[in-house]
Amino acid sequence: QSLVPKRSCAFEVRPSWYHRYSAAGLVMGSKQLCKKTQCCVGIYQVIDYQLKVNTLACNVVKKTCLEETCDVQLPLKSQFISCICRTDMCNRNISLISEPERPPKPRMYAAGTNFKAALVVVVVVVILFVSVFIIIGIKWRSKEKTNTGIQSEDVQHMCSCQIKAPENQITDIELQEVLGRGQFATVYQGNYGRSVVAVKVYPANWKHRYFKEKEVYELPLMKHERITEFLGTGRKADDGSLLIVLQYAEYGSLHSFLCKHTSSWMLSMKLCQTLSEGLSYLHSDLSSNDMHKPAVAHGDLSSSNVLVRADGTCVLCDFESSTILRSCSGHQLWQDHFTNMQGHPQFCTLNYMSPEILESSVDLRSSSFRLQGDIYALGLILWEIWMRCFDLFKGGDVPQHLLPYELELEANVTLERLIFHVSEMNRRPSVPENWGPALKELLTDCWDQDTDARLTAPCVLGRLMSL
Ligand SMILES: Nc1ncnc2c1ncn2[C@@H]1O[C@H](COP(=O)(O)OP(=O)(O)OP(=O)(O)O)[C@@H](O)[C@H]1O
Repeated sequence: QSLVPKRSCAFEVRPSWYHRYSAAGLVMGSKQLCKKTQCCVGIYQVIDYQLKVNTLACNVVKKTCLEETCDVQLPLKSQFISCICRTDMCNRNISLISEPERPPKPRMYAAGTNFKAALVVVVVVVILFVSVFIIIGIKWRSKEKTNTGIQSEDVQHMCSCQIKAPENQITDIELQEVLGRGQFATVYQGNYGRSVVAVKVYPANWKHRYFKEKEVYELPLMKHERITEFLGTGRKADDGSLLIVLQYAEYGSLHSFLCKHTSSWMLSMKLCQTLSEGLSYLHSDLSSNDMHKPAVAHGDLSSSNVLVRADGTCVLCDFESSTILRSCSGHQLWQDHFTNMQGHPQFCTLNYMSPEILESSVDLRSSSFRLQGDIYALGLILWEIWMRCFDLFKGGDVPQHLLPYELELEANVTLERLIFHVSEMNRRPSVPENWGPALKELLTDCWDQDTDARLTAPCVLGRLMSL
């Protein structure tokens, strides 16, 4: 018998989701006694700054909950917000945090409150003292190093991920036809010397996007055969647009490749493996020859952000939404590139957004959810590739290429419909029966609702190799 005390959560779900949430524990009217979790979940919809209950129940996804109460930020516009908390009925008592100031949480004052307040003051004072000592210590040590011949710039460079490759300024480039247009930039085919290149042109008013992408390409050890090669940067003389010059991928995006071509099992596997190799490398944190490449989460992985080269290999591109998971001198410095107030990536392709990011139910300080979000998207892209493999549709027609969920939710999927379908109903693209258990299992292990159950990129690669 389990020794874990049971958690009581407020219970209120729509009839169509009753089955899923009621399976998480005994329901008694508007209360639920959780079976396997210590966490309650609360999902609310914000309509005209008013909160409307969407789902209150025991948390069915295996996740740790650190917060005792359900504190959420009020989003600017109509959106879903959610919290996971760990005290009895905490999902019913939601407290709003309005930016930029966090109002004091409503508390039940009881005996001992004064003592607690005094304790907090003591702890704060101690922390302040310790911080001052640490700062003095660091200053003293860096002074000592300067005295012993190490310059202050060297001290900065000891944090190896700050070392940048020397910048290659490209001037003599000729732009030709448009290869693709994104939300911020236009990608042209171009000539650079005698090579054909791709040139991503950012209007001057999107320079912050340009700098984000450039920063990722310029990380040490980013040169890899599965990542689009970065050749340099430039600026257009006439209007000041900013240029990122890249290796040209002959087949363009994987999305356009799949729209135009079906493929054999061997070619499909080559696409899948090289894509997983690229992601595995991007996610890796590695050091070599005094250089350090931090792990990078792509943040907007989709078949439009994977390119196909003439030899049928995939390379990753478009790092505007990426997060560099820096770890210098033992400190974790997350370079948070993409979240708005609710943690929804602002400019990502909706269809590939994982359930936890759709629901905003993840801890934004955690790096792992960003990597796990990429794995969810990877699963969807593997499915897209196999859906165009004629060897997997023997004796039948290969379906036209569709984006994930395009069949179920039509072309212009909205955030609300996607949350309902992917997160609430836990639906995924359908996998044909004749594909067999190994492919199905691999996809399921990539797009699992439970983020911790998802594979890592090297594991996906290992599974693909064993197929
Ligand atoms: N190196 C390349 N070689 C060939 N085609 C490319 C290359 N880079 C980009 N493209 C084409 O341009 C399209 C847009 O590229 P990219 O995703 O980098 O631009 P973006 O403005 O960041 O778009 P998004 O709106 O997806 O963020 C790609 O989908 C692809 O079709």
